[in-house]
Amino acid sequence: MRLIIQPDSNGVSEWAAAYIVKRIRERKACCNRPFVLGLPTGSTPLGTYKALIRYCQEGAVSFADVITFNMDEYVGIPREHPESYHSFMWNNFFSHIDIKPENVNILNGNAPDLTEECASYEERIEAAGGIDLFMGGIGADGHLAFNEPFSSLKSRTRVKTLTKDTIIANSRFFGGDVNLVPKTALTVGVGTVMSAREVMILTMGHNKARALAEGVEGAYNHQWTISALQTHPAGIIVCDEDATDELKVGTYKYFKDIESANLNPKSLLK
Ligand SMILES: N[C@@H]1[C@@H](O)[C@H](O)[C@@H](COP(=O)(O)O)O[C@@H]1O
Repeated sequence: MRLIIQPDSNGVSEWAAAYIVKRIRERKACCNRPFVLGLPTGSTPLGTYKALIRYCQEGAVSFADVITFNMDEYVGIPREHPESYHSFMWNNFFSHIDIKPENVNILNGNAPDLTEECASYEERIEAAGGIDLFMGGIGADGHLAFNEPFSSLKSRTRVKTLTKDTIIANSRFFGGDVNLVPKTALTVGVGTVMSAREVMILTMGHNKARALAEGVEGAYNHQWTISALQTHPAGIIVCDEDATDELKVGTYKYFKDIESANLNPKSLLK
């Protein structure tokens, strides 16, 4: 696993965006095959989306040959609801780039048969050739997508009941009213994310420090689903200084040293 420690949240966003641009450009230069990108919602990726929009509008990257799969979606709120993950993705990203709408895949939390919707999502990922790069965030309890603690590390896309902690955390998007937050969601599984050829997790802020330490230094364990990244052959975490607060000094120094030549986002796009 790589751990890229950036000075602040802006550094995280710029590094992650540059990494995605690099990968999309490499694919375009090498082969006539779409790049398949897994994407999250949440406050963490917002800066990355802004930076990607900037790259696209400057003509530095095109999403015309990119297929996306989002991680998750609430069950039972209308697609047009301002807090649905459909709305989030179109408002914050897709409407501002040159992606083809037919290449955007987001789980349908209003499907008549949710189990069938989840199974067909896995099939659609496979039909697209699998995910090249899955970007994600984590919750304070280390959850990846909506894979709450004690989710199977081999889980696939399914319906998941949200924990009280997640409902409280996400109530900030619903006017602070926990009763308005959906109680269930559709989510890709930990195994779905780990099947991607590369996984890049972003995390920032002191409130994610314990999750980061458990994910990097803790045991491979279903309590902290982020720890599944330890067994991925190409896993990267990009974090800010605040998120490193619970890491051992030696761990912090190790990653600062080994990644010292790779920390500048510009170095990725040379
Ligand atoms: N399902 C999402 C996760 O994908 C996200 O990582 C997490 C953290 O959100 P934030 O980035 O706002 O802290 O929130 C939700 O639970």
